Amino acid sequence: MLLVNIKELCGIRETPVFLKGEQMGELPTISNAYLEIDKDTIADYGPMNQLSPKKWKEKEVLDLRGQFVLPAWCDCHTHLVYVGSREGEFVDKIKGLSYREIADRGGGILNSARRIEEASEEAIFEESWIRLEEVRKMGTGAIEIKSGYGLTVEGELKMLRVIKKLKKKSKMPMRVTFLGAHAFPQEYQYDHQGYLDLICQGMIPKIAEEKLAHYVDAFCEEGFFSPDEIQQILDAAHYYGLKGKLHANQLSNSGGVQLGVKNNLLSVDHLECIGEKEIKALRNSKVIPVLLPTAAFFLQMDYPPARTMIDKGLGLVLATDYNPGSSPSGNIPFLIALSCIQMLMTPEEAINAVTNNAAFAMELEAEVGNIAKGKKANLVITKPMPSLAFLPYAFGNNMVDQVMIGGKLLY
Ligand SMILES: N=CN[C@@H](CCC(=O)O)C(=O)O
Ligand SMILES: [Zn+2]
Repeated sequence: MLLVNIKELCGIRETPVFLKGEQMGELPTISNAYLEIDKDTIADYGPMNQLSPKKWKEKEVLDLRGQFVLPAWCDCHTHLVYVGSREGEFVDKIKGLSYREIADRGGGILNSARRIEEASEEAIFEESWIRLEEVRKMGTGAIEIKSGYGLTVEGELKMLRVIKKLKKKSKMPMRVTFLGAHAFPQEYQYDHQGYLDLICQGMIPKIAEEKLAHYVDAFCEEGFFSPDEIQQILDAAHYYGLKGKLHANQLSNSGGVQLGVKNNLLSVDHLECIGEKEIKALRNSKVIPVLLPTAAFFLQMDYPPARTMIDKGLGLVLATDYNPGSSPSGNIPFLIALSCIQMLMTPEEAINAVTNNAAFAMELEAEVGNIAKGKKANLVITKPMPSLAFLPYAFGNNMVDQVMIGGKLLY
């Protein structure tokens, strides 16, 4: 297939590097461009005046006058596998209850865990497949999905098997994360060590043996898992060759960032509650900061200090955190708009944060995240727009016209 007369081909990088500080504002583009696709791969690209007439004849041609082409979004933090919805808690929040108060009443994560326990693997798959298709239509072309609503050996394995099936059926590059340490189940509220032992001795070895996950995650937060408790889990994960990542500093300055840096984790995610000390610790490390501002939006919390972090030289990733409790949406165009409007990121910074940099947070940078020869033809094709900034400017409007996954137009 040959895409021609592309108004702007954005995010061209033959050799991807994780973008930091000022680099985050650079989005290499070619105006009036063509892009050639061979099977599922980007074969060539360049300005229209360098397109050989021979190619016009050989290929199926798609004329994209006025339209932008970008790498498909990479969503590196989702809890897309769940059952049912929690709009009752949403209304409780409107009436004044906090996320933590809802959790303390047995709502929140434990509410979703009860539903996973009752549902069959098939039913969980059906619901989750609908959500995966929904985000794909909005431009997501690579995704990470977590377990974490099972909270028993059987429940967590059930979730991970569903993710495996989603991976098989979809053509999307996918990363799988085990999040057994999402909340303490009711029966372990007063026996934390019992549940930690179950995770470290009952879950992680099985998951590693069956190769059901790439990463191990934990919710580091007061009332959830403490840094000392999580250290046991990270040690077990390390023993079994699984990399770690963390839900860190979401509701309080819980020590998550320091724990992540100490263990040289792949990423620390959320970061609503960080200060100078945490920014400095991240700057002196290779740990990737992942911000999830739609969760702050939904929970009416202060946003992470994205502008300060970039200005201090950090590289950022943005992800949707798609989950039933704190971010029931996997809409990346909205995430981009929110990040520009509320965290003062420029459109280029936000787009780099959900493409190039997000691919690094899933260790998929060799495959997706940029326009480059040999990379997967996973693309977002916008509707005609006057400029790239129109995408976040026209927030709430669907500016995604078509999505290509593995060289196939699916929308
Ligand atoms: N913070 C912990 N986990 C999710 C919320 C999960 C839920 O409420 O179901 C998050 O990333 O926001
Ligand atoms: Zn999350």
